[in-house]
Amino acid sequence: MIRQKIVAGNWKMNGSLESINVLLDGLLKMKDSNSEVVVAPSFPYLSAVSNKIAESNLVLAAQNVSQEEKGAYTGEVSTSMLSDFGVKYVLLGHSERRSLYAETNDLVATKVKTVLDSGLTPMLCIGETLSERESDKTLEVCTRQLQAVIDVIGIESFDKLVIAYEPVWAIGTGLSASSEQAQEVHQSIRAFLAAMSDTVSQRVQILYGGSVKASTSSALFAMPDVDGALVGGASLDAKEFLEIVKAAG
Ligand SMILES: O=C(CO)COP(=O)(O)O
Repeated sequence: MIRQKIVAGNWKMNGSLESINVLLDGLLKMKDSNSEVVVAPSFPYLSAVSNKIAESNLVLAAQNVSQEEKGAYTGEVSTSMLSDFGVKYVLLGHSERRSLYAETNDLVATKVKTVLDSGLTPMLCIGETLSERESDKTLEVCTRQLQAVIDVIGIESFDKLVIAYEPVWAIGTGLSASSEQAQEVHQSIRAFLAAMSDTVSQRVQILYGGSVKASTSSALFAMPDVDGALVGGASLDAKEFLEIVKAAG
């Protein structure tokens, strides 16, 4: 099955109105691409970015969302608010949210359901820490994180989301997983899903994230089970990010 590649930039808590405008001016020079190219700014910039990319092929993502629909939840943002700004994807379960904001597998699963129910598409991040990898628990951790979501939404819906495999030890460290390491985990994730649904396992897009750079992205994208990248630091540089988009084809 041919799966469209996705190259997504997670800007995290970076940028200013000024720097984001410069970044977008660079990104809007993008040549036509067969890949879907996504940017995920912080909440306050969604409106400005949404307006600026309206006539382009760029697609908007949010970095988080509330599991609640509306009400007395100070500081939270709902799926319908994101929809108002043309958001398509919502990052969920990012390791920074799991480790710094205590988001559990159960909470992540609830958020995935809320996002799917609202018609948006979750980008579900999973991945092991260095000590988990060193004790051979990579697959166990990833499948536990996936299973928590499957238990809530069911396997039939699992191709309505995008998986991002982001080994924690590779995030922001400059120490990317090799393309072979990424492929090995992506293939195992697909095999895990195939045991429940062959169709879902073939359809679901699995992105790799963790210190992705232009220089290593061609090798990464050549891997049969790597359907794109979720890029942090390198997505803040238009030239570097567009090189990654180019490598994706
Ligand atoms: O966390 C990431 C994307 O969500 C990856 O970040 P880096 O590309 O900066 O390692």
